[in-house]
Parts: sequence; structure tokens; C-alpha cells
Amino acid sequence: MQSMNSQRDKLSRPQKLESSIPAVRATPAQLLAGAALVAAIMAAVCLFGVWTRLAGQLAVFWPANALLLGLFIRFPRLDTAAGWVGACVGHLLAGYIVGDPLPISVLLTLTNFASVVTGYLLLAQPFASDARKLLGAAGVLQLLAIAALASVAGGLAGGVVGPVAFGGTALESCLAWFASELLNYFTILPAVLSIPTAQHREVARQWRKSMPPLRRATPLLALLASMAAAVLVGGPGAVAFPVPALLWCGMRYGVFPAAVLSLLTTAWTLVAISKGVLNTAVEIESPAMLMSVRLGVALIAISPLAVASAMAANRILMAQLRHMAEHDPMTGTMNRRAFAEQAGKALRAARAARRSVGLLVLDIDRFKNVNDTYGHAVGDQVIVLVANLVADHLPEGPLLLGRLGGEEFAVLLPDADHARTRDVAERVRQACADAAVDLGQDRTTGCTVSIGASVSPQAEASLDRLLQAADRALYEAKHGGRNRVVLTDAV
Ligand SMILES: Nc1nc2c(ncn2[C@@H]2O[C@H](COP(=O)(O)OP(=O)(O)OP(=O)(O)O)[C@@H](O)[C@H]2O)c(=O)[nH]1
Repeated sequence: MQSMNSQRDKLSRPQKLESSIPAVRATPAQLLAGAALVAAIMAAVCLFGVWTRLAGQLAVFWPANALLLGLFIRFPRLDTAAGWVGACVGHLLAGYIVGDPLPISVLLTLTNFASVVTGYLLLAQPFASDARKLLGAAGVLQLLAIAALASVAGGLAGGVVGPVAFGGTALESCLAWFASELLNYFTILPAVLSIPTAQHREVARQWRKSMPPLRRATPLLALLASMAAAVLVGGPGAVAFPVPALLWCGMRYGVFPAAVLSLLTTAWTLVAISKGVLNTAVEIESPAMLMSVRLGVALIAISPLAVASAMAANRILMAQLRHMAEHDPMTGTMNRRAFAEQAGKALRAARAARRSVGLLVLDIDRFKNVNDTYGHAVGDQVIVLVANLVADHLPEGPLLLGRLGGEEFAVLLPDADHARTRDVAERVRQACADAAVDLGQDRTTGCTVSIGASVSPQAEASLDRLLQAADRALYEAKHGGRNRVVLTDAV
């Protein structure tokens, strides 16, 4: 069978939102640049983490580990041996800048890596593909479970290193480290993993176009208002004030914006508490209270994410269902109903612009013989081949190709006069006549098509009229000997 990949790609397919980039072989310069980038990012975020440290305790907010894990999973180009070395260098550099003794710096770096490596080993497994893409509630739950295991690893390592670095008991250190890691993984990892691809950005652009600016902004404004209210009112309940607005953001926006807003709200809440701007009226100098606040805020961050992911999975499902309802499963072309809808739209646009339109109705010749001689499976192959050949020989622009039924297809050419319509029809006919269907064992067979074409110079004819005229022309083409084009005017 003739190769069909390029043609098939032109046919409409359901959207799949992938969030990973295939790995490519990097040059040494690219490896070095990637490692330097990782080192710079790590140094910057470690310094930020140290800035949120309370005296003699762990940092309130430590984005480095979750960010590193997210970057390596989301951007496989950074996930190289050089990238891991860059991450170590970044950590040690930050320790050097803030004046940590080198042995302490090394121990803290190893502790940080305990959770990153655990998370990485789990998240890189094939079973974690939904977690990597944050696809649906199941994907989010899987990610949270992996984040919890990575936090346990961090907690265990922290239980050993914490007493040496910050004093206190092993148990206290273990719990504090675990809570801190959990918070960081719950808030930062989703935001990094859901960094949009070009395809996501296009979906977002369409969404922005479809919604008035004020309606788009209301959940965000509500979030800002609830954060301001938290500062004004204060008290232990204030940390939960933004929850309804965050849920609203999760429903209205995609996974990435919801994850970023959760992250920013969490970061703001914790920094505001540590700097005294948000007065929770709770003595958070005590490690138990600090852990409670961290865990509470981490759990708050989950809800908008789960909502946004479930809605995104729902949207993908809806798109797949719509695709199934509108397309012929065998050829991937539109079915009769969807073709009538899309061609009708294109026809109205052409009429408004007073453009000439052409319509082709194409039927495979003596197709019954193909079925009778080679069987239905080969008949199906021929139908798919013809659909792909037609798609491949149409002018650039939206593909208005539908399978009307059996071995009959229709094409609307939304900007074609008589000459262009004939030219396209002839090219399609010739391509089909030249194609060979592989029957195996070095045997091939050919197929031809007859095409009836109709033209409406100012798109004044209705779609029904165009189809009727093309049908009559097709009848003539069949009776004229087949493997030919007959063109007529639609009135
Ligand atoms: N393999 C296969 N055959 C199909 C499918 N849909 C319709 N057919 C067959 O297509 C054949 C259509 O034959 P006809 O309409 O009689 O015409 P023809 O043999 O193509 O002859 P002309 O159109 O006059 O050139 C019938 O045998 C149908 O059973 C399909 O999806 N797969």
C-alpha cells in the first residue's frame, strides 16, 4: 500500500494535549548551556529559600527541589548528567553566598537530592504518565502520592541531617522537613509540569478570544480581594479565605494558570505570615505550629488544581466525542452531517465576499468489483487510500472533505472558479489513477475515480443545489466511461 502518513496527517484528528517534549541528542554546547541554566536557577531559588528562613529553622518556603524535579520531567533536554551536576553547583553556590560552611552545604544538598531523586525515579515511570501530564483527577492524585513519597524520602534524610545543621531532635527535623517538602511539591511541581506547549498556548488563545475580558478577569479579581480580606481580617482562618476564589480560578482557567495562582497564593500566604503582614494570631515560632501551617496551606493548594485538571480532562473527552460524532472512523474525513455544516459555513462566507465556489463529488469506479475480487478488507484500504490522496491534492486551507457514504466523497473549494475547480478535480483524478494498492506478494491493483464538479461563480447557489448539480455531473462522468471529470454550473 502506498505510504499514507503524510496524507493522513492532513485529515482532522482529535486534539491530544501532550505536556512533554521528546528528548533530542544535545550538542556539548547545548549540554553546557543547559547545565549553566539549571545552576543559575537553582542558585537563585535556593537564595530565595534562605531568605524565608526563620532563625535556626528550615526555610518557610523552599522551591528548589520541586522546581528541579519539575524542570527535569517537563524539559527532558535539561535532564542530563550535566544538568544534575549544574543543580549541585547551584545549591553549593547559594550555600557559599549565604556563608554556610561547606560540609553543611554538602549535607543540605544531599538531603535535598534525596527527595528529588525519589520523585524523579517514580515520576519517570511509564505508569506515571497521567501524573506527568496532570491529566484528570486520577493524574493529580497520582502526582500527589508521588510527591508524598518524595517528601517522605526528604523527611528521612532531613531527620539525619537536620540536627547537625539546625539542632533539635531527629523526629522534629524529620517532620518539619517532610511538611516543608510536601508543601513545595504540592504547589510548585504542578505549575512546572503544566507549563504550556505551543498547542496549549493556541487553545488558550482561542479561549481568550471567546470570552469578554471582564468575565475572564473576575475569578482573579475575586482571588485578590480574598487575599486582601485575609490581611485585613487576620486570625487562624484567614489562610483559607482564598479557597473559593481559587476554586473559581480552577474552573475558569486551565491547569497551568490554576497551578500558578495556587503557587502564588501559597507563597504569598507563607511569606506574609513569616514577615508579619498576615497576622494569623498563632505563635508559629513553635515547630509544631509551623508544620501545621505548612501542611494546611499545602492542602489548600490541591483543590483548584484537582478542579482544573478534571475540567481539562473533561474538555479533552468532549473534544474526542465531538470528533467521533463528526468524523468517519475509517478515513478520518468528516461525515455527511459535519461536512454539510462546515461546507455551509464556508459557503456563506464565500457568498458574503462574492467569491466563486466549486464543489466536487467523487465516486470510486467499479468499486463493487474490488470488493468481489479482493475482499472487503482491500476495498476498505482503497477507500482510505482515495481519501488520503484527495486530502493530499487539495489546495492549502481548511480541509472541507467529507465522506458522503460508501465510496463517495465530497469536497468544497471555497475559493475556486471554473478553471481552478477543474484543475483540482483533474489532479485528484490523476493521483488516484496513478496510485497502486499493494495486495501483498508483490501484487498490486489500481483504482480510478469519477468526479462530478459544480461551480457557483458568486456562491449564490445553496449547498443542496451544488450537490445536486455535482451529482448530475458525476452521473454523466460514469456514463461517459468513468475515470473522468465533468464540470457544470450550479444554478
Ligand atoms: N469495502 C467496502 N465496501 C463498501 C463500503 N461501503 C460501500 N461499499 C460497497 O461499495 C459498492 C458500491 O458499488 P456500486 O454503488 O454498485 O458501484 P460501483 O461498483 O462502484 O460502480 P460504479 O459506481 O458504477 O463505477 C457496494 O458493493 C458496497 O457494498 C465500505 O465501507 N467498505
